[in-house]
Amino acid sequence: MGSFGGEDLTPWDAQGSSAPEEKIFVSVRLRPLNEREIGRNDMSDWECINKNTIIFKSSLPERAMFPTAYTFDRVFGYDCSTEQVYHEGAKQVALSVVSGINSSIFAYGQTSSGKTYTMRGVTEYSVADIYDYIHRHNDREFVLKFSAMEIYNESVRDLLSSDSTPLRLLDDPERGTVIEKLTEVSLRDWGHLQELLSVCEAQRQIGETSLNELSSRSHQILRLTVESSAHQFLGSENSSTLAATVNFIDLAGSERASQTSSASTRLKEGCHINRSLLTLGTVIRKLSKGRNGHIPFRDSKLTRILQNSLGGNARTAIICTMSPAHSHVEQSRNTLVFASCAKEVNTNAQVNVVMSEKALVKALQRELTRLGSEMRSLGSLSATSDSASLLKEKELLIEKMDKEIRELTEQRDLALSRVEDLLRSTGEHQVLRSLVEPDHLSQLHNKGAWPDEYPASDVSEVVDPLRSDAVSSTSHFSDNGLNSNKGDQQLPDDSDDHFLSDDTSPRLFIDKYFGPDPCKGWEKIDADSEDNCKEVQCIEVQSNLRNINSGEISSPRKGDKNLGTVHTRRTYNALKQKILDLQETIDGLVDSYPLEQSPCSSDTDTSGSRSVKISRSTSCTAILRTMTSPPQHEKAEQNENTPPNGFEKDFPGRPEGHQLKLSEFKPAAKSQKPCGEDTPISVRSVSVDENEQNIKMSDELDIATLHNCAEDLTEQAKPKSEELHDYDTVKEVESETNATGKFVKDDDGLDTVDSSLSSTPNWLLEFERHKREIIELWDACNISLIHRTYFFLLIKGDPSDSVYMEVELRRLSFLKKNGQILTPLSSMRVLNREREKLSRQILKKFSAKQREAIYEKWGIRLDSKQRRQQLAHRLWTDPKDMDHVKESAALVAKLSGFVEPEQAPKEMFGLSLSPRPVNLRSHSWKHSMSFGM
Ligand SMILES: Nc1ncnc2c1ncn2[C@@H]1O[C@H](COP(=O)(O)OP(=O)(O)OP(=O)(O)O)[C@@H](O)[C@H]1O
Repeated sequence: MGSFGGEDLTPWDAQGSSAPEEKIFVSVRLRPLNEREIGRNDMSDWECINKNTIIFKSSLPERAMFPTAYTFDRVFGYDCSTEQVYHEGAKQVALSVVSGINSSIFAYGQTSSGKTYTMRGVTEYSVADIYDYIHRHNDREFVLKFSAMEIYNESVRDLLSSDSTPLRLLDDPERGTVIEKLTEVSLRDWGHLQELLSVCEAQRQIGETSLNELSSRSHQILRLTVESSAHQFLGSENSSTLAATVNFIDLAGSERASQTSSASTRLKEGCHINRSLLTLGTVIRKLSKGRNGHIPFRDSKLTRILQNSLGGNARTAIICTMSPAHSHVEQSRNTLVFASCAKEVNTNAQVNVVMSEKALVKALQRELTRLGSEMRSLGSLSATSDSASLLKEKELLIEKMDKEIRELTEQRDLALSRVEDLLRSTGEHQVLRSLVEPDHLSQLHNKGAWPDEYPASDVSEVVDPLRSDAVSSTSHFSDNGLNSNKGDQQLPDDSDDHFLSDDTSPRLFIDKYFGPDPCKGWEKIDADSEDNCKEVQCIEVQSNLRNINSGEISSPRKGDKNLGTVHTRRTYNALKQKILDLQETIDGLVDSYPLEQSPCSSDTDTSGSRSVKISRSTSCTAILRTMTSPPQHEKAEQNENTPPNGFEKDFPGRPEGHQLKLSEFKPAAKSQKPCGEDTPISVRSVSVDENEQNIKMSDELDIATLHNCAEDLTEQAKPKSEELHDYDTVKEVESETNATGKFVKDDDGLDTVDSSLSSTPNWLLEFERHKREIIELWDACNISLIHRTYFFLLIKGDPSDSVYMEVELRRLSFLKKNGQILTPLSSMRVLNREREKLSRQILKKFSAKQREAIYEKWGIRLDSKQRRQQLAHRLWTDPKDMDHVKESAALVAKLSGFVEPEQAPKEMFGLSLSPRPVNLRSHSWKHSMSFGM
């Protein structure tokens, strides 16, 4: 015996649960000739020769083509009682219901063949046996429910209800087709069933035909549901219920209108009956040939309702009734054909076990718990595995890249060291001189890539300082007329200075001499939000012409080129190229460093966030700068007492032994270290402690340094006349004046700043004009908003500000040609990133009320979305509207944390540079901050 939910099952259960595929049990019942048939001397053509075979007895020649014998599971002759038919043809199927197996018993046959007669008996015997079973199984609790319906003219009616309203058929995913609102009555006992059967009989559509005075005009389905549970398990977790339904189906009889003399209502009924029986026949025929293809269950209400029974999950018995009369031979033969098909239909009945709600809840809870823990274990396994492998992968990559960077850095340092040695051993002036290639400058002029207003001597202010000194020197000699033969200055074809070659783009030119896009850091720093160490590419303006020219550098003469120089230059170039390559590789590696936070990283900073400790290695440009003047700075910083070496002789303005420090760029040191002597104006990269300022500056123009140097330049210009001793000096001062002071109109219409404007009566007008031009160039070149802001707030109309503007305008003017912007310094994408950063600051810097006021001020609807982004994207967008510019600058300053002007430069740029005690700064800042707050 099987067991379901802890219950022992009856032999029915065992049979049901493991029932192999079986077929519909098909039997044929032959009724005796009725009085009418006997009255017209109708002959009996059919005879059951044994329990399974029925034969056609007629010997008429026209019937010879038809089979004469039909075999079924059981055939019942006219002398067989209904009880026998039930016991041998229906009982087993009917009683499957007590074992939880759905079952159906059909009566199929032509009209007046005895279907109702048979099914009434079969139903009663079945229920009687079910009750008998129940009585014999008092260890179980049974519940019987009864319902009844008829399908009349394709309408479903409830036979237990006086309401004849057709019932709707619904499709239930689990139960299949269900009849909505069908009355279901719990049977009390056998007597109760008898009563209900009588009700159904009374309710059913009956009509008189010529063949049957009480012809059933509908298909009747009586449905008995049996549920049973073992007493001992009731209320326990192991409790389960077997539930199944048995259908007793008395089909309407197929009929011929001619035979039944149907007309009107009967005819219509007959049509519906025949049509639905035809569908049933089609379903059976198709099922008998297998379950492939479409089975038209839904073509009639009958087959739709019986789909579950016919579809295979129920045991089914079909009792085909037939009249033996010769006059009905066609219908009888059709019935036998139907029966023959039906016996080929396979079914695969299954036991329906219904768990109690309590047991079901318990079981579901257990299943839920099991699945939950399974998911957790799977999830954690997966997550752990993924994280671990990802972490390991990244660590390996970092390790590998660290190693490569170390190796490359060592190689680079070695190369640098060799270059330094080389410089010292050969005499810097020779090296520097060897680097001078006047033709390149000429080419630059010819290409228009180099503004004409900048003479060769001015180039030193903008080009690589390594080269600038030499260029200045050469320019000086050229101006001096001592070096007119450029060809003599040309080095052999191993020159690496191809920056003026035809494929030199403005962008490359800018990158080469101004450093990479100063706004690049914004993008990078945003991505590397925790990587606060940034080396910034920047502009370095070297204004030491006078010092170099008046120093120890010997004037190049025609024929100075010798083998030693060439060799030195080649060596130098090779080393320099190597350094450049190494640096490029290192930068590439650093750029590709996996900076994403690793979940298991132990490299955590004090704030708890992971900080990948990667500093961009010193840029190539910076390194190469270091190879000339900066090394002295570095060495000086290392040891102030280091005796001066020959290199320092090139900078006579510096007291012997004095070591220049970064701090010496401070305004306080300006009198000691005028920019014109040895102070590079640099654009530095900066990072700001995000915890304090929230905004990081990077790759920004170091305005503080620029500021200091500009001041130095201004002061430096004063004693110029006193220093004019000879022709060289005069030329030098002239060129320097051009470089630092005058802005003249160039061929391309570029405005250049004339520092003398500060002395003109209309200098303020000029100042404003240049300021506007700068602002427009900022816009055109996508200059960082913070740079614009700081610069804008820095220059407030003080005459000395013209120097800052000169430098800025000169920088920006290089991007302009024939009035057109050749290339922006930064991309819109980077600028938008900056705007996004600023938009985030809006939330931090302002209260809700303040924000509303700002939005209104900037014309942003308070009910619109992404107001902060809208605001950030309106800043600095109208360079022609000075009010807009002022408001933008004020707001960006606030968002950027420039609130305290005394701290602003330091905090902004992360340098130990104090801003000069600017007169503009205090009042201007305060003024700027009052932007309607
Ligand atoms: N085996 C039988 N023995 C004696 N009488 C029978 C037998 N079968 C049917 N009859 C009688 O034949 C008549 C018709 O039977 P029944 O109404 O059951 O036919 P039916 O197939 O249901 O017809 P319809 O399809 O028109 O409803 C009834 O009077 C019934 O008593």
